[in-house]
Amino acid sequence: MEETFAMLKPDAIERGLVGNIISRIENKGYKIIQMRTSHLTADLIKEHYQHHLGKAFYPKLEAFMMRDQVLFIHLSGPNCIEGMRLLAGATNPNEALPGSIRGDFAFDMTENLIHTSDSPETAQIELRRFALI
Ligand SMILES: Nc1ncnc2c1ncn2[C@@H]1O[C@H](COP(=O)(O)OP(=O)(O)OP(=O)(O)O)[C@@H](O)[C@H]1O
Repeated sequence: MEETFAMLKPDAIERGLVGNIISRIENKGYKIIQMRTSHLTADLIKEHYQHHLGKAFYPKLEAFMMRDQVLFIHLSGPNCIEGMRLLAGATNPNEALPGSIRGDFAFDMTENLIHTSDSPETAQIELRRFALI
């Protein structure tokens, strides 16, 4: 069974969308293995978003990710890596389709509610990075 990592970002917590998003994950049929809230450090954000380091929007992204708690989710299900990317919707919420989490609830490029791993290798790295395995 495939496993993946998801993280609900500070805007999901602040806007009270945690229950709604978790319901979507469960309604799809995926199984929650573990969840934990945490406050991200600047170092962890740097590691997680190393592909964006140095870009103009990085300071805004870092401040956003440290603004409030995040929720780590370890989950499993058939084809759940691709399935979670589809549930989340496009990175730019203005291009995310209605029915997806970002398409239904977000319009800001930075504050887009959820992160999900994009490959089996990344899922394992991220589950370890955030101490879920
Ligand atoms: N041009 C941008 N302006 C502002 N924020 C951005 C921009 N591009 C990406 N981000 C932020 O950085 C995060 C990571 O970007 P990435 O390109 O890895 O997209 P993603 O894989 O859809 O998102 P995530 O990694 O959060 O799942 C985005 O989710 C968003 O919060």
